[in-house]
Amino acid sequence: MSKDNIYDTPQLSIAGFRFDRAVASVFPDMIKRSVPGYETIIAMTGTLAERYVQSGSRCYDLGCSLGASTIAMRHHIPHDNCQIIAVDNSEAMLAQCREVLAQDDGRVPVELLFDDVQNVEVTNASMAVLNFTLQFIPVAQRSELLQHIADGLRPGGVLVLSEKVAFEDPQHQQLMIELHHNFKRANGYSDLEISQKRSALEDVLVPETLAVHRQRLRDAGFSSVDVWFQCFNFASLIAIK
Ligand SMILES: C[S@@+](CC[C@H](N)C(=O)[O-])C[C@H]1O[C@@H](n2cnc3c(N)ncnc32)[C@H](O)[C@@H]1O
Ligand SMILES: O=C(O)C(=O)C[C@]1(C(=O)O)C=C[C@@H](O)C=C1
Repeated sequence: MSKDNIYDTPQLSIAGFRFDRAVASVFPDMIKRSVPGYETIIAMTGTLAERYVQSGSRCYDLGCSLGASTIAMRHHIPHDNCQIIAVDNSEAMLAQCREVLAQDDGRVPVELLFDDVQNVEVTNASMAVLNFTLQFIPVAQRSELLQHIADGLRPGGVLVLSEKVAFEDPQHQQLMIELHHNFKRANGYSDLEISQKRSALEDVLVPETLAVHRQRLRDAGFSSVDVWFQCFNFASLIAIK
């Protein structure tokens, strides 16, 4: 696995974060060292697939990157007549995802789509996954996307929504940011890397509070919504239709 050293030298001006070839080539290392609980969230995405995926239905991995959530679902779906649709709008990510999937021995068919998740038709679904993707969609477009997903899910279907989150209390917000940065430091990132990445993500990754996420999911028609995992400012919700 290639090491993420994208931000380890001083840059004169920091461009907005993009999922380009440089990021795709170090992505597993980057996300593991940047998101506390990432590996647990991916593993539990598989456990949730085992419980919620219905016979003859589709599963959607929206913003699939290199296919970690797809592979987790693929190995836990308890039926042989399901299909996974994995979508990403980064060509570099999808090219690598294709290679990763070629090495995977799961039997559930996977269709890879190069598209904006907002253009994808969601139908006959029993599981949809937005693992750290909604945070990159403009805030004004988030409700429409969730409504579309809710409409495409069968009754009893599930959405897993994992996000970097914000907090209303400024003191708690500051504490969570500092603890997250400590986590990154403990994983080998320097202060320069942390601060340059933070600038690159400014206005690109826009976190919202858990209260906003809960309300939006309820408004979209999910009947049961709550957090199942949180570590510092990273959380994952289960929303059941
Ligand atoms: C943090 S990564 C997701 C990680 C992945 N779900 C996982 O669990 O390993 C965010 C991904 O969403 C993709 N993405 C961001 N906005 C998108 C959009 N509007 N449509 C499709 N993909 C998008 C990015 O290209 C990137 O690969
Ligand atoms: O907040 C950070 O520093 C992050 O790196 C978070 C995050 C994410 O949550 O998606 C941002 C971009 C990369 O895709 C990997 C992780």
